[in-house]
Amino acid sequence: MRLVRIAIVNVNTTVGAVKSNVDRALEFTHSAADEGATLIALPEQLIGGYMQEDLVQWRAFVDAQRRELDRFAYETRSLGAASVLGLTVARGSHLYSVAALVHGGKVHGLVPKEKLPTYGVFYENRTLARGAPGLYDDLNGVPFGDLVFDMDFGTIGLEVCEDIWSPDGPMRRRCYAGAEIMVNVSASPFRLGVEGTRREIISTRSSDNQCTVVYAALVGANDGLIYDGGGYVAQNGRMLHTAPRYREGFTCVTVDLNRTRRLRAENTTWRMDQETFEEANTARVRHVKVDVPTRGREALRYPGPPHKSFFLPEPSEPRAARTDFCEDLLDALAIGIGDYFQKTRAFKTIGVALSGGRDSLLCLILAHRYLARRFRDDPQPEKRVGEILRAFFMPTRYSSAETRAAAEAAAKELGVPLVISNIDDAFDHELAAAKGMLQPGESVTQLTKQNIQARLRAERMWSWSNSAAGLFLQTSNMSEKAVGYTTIGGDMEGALSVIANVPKTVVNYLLDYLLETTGSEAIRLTLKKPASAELADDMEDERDLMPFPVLDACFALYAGEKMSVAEVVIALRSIFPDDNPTQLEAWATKFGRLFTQSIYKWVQTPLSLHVGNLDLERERALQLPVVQSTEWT
Ligand SMILES: Nc1ncnc2c1ncn2[C@@H]1O[C@H](COP(=O)(O)OP(=O)(O)OC[C@H]2O[C@@H]([n+]3cccc(C(=O)O)c3)[C@H](O)[C@@H]2O)[C@@H](O)[C@H]1O
Ligand SMILES: Nc1ncnc2c1ncn2[C@@H]1O[C@H](COP(=O)(O)OP(=O)(O)OP(=O)(O)O)[C@@H](O)[C@H]1O
Ligand SMILES: NC(=O)CC[C@H](N)C(=O)O
Repeated sequence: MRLVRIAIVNVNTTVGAVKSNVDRALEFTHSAADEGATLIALPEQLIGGYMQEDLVQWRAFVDAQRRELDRFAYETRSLGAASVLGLTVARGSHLYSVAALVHGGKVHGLVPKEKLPTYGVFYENRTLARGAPGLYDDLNGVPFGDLVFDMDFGTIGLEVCEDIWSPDGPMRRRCYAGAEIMVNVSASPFRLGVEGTRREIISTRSSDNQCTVVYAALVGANDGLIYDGGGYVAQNGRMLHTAPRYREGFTCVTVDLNRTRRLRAENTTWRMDQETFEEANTARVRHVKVDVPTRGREALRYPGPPHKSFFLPEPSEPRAARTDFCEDLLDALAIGIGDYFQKTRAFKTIGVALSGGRDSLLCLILAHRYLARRFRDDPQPEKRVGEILRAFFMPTRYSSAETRAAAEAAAKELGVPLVISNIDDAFDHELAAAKGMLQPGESVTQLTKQNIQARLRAERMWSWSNSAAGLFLQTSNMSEKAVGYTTIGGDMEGALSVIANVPKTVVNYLLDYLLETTGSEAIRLTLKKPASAELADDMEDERDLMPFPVLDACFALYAGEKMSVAEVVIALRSIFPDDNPTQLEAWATKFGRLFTQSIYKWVQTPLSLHVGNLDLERERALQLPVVQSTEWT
């Protein structure tokens, strides 16, 4: 038996907050050591926060991270445990994202990230240099490069996040060089379905390399990226431990490293692969001897199966896929709002223009979810929520009694003050002013009349925000964003877009789920009426556009799968066999036209929360020219 206790620490960092990030990390690291941890894994870019993007061009920022690493080492000098954490370091003109091994008051080595993600939301190749097989240097007395560390309990290798997403990452090389534990420091943004992918990758890598993988993830949101945290320990392909997501703190698990060694000895395929690899590769991984002992391992207890059987499966109650999907997405979006609100430190209140429709209701519920959790332990949680969250109903002659009732019910149920601010007089005034700007023969269009209402609401919200230090939440969903069904300077306005990456069919799905699980009267009233902008008499979104399931399918096929409109038509006919084929073709054609014509709109939307790979954001997702012709189609 060779027992080690591994701790996974999740920290909610803020980019640039080098001191506070390290302070938070120190608190959890000390507590984990108190619980007997031998090896403590913290996230990628723990010290400077993630993503640092072009901020790393400020050398003072990079230097501050290095100083804070030394402080971390000093403050943990008397713990009997080694820690692994991420930061950016400079080496001449080059910058690297590294995992550092710290133990006994000393930094024993810096291991640079080799796989730099430069796709989707990531741009790491732009600013960072890569580690490479066999790379070795001495950075002011600290080994830097392709290293493994010989500890008193065994050999460990380090790597950084994306390194594990490649079957050809450094893990294989370092395991063949003797590493039994591979610690991956990670900052992995949430997107739908990613949790399952992570588990599969981690189990697979630990099986491929016959090692114990320790994966520690960043938690919290920075800008529009949401990190769901958690972590895993997988031994030789078997998942041993899953840390809870969406919370700061730490969890520990004890592992018998002799099991890793035994399974390697038994696995002839792994051993033969190792021999072949060593023959074919000349680059050598360096061993760094860490001659500071760890403490407390003799007191560790054998990690037997909690249900006391080596043969029977663990009793478990898996959540339904629908519950998992909805709760995960609701949690991610609530953290996105909450961390933006708290970390920017620019706001005292949060406000939603509440129409009695689906989108604004979901945004209000999400802001409420964040606040209700934040004040969970407060003696008067409802009072605290009501002090921060505000809703505004701004009716015109086109607003219905039903939507007003729905808005009032939502505010009442959630304990949110609702202000009713009529914009009808302002509408008349603005309409007259708009008419006054025209030449003889010109007239105000129907669309202008609609847009004036949306713009008056936005203006009122900004005025409120100026006076109440309010975070004005923008409520458009991704489907309407894709086809430009929003008004510039109107409902496109806001400081943070909450559901801009959520398709309308998913908005409806979440509300159906919440109705079922909470029995909310406000949701029931809201869903009773078909989605409508209520900017003119008898408007219905799906009549103006097309049914949302078809719109979302067009979006996924055209913008996601990169199909031409002709291919989209073929795919739609197989997905919706009961619909009229000519009608489907008309919708696909309309979608293609609206999508291309609306790019100019979404490039000017506010910062938004990112929860899926298919998103309409030029910086983080889809980089499309605004000026483009469709001659190629
Ligand atoms: N390629 C281009 N590059 C740069 N700018 C361009 C442009 N094409 C038009 N523009 C500018 O954009 C203006 C048109 O955009 P915009 O003013 O937004 O107005 P527009 O797109 O014409 O109308 C807004 C649409 O959104 C719908 N809407 C609005 C509000 C709420 C909801 C709801 O669902 O609740 C729906 C409304 O029913 C209407 O169909 C043009 O007047 C022009 O100034
Ligand atoms: N009467 C209103 N009072 C306050 N805000 C409004 C009003 N009408 C529209 N808005 C704002 O404009 C946004 C855009 O309207 P939109 O119709 O797209 O969304 P919704 O009404 O929330 O949902 P749905 O489209 O499902 O009806 C709303 O989410 C809301 O923030
Ligand atoms: N920070 C990273 O390297 C993250 C990349 C990785 N593909 C992930 O999403 O988890």
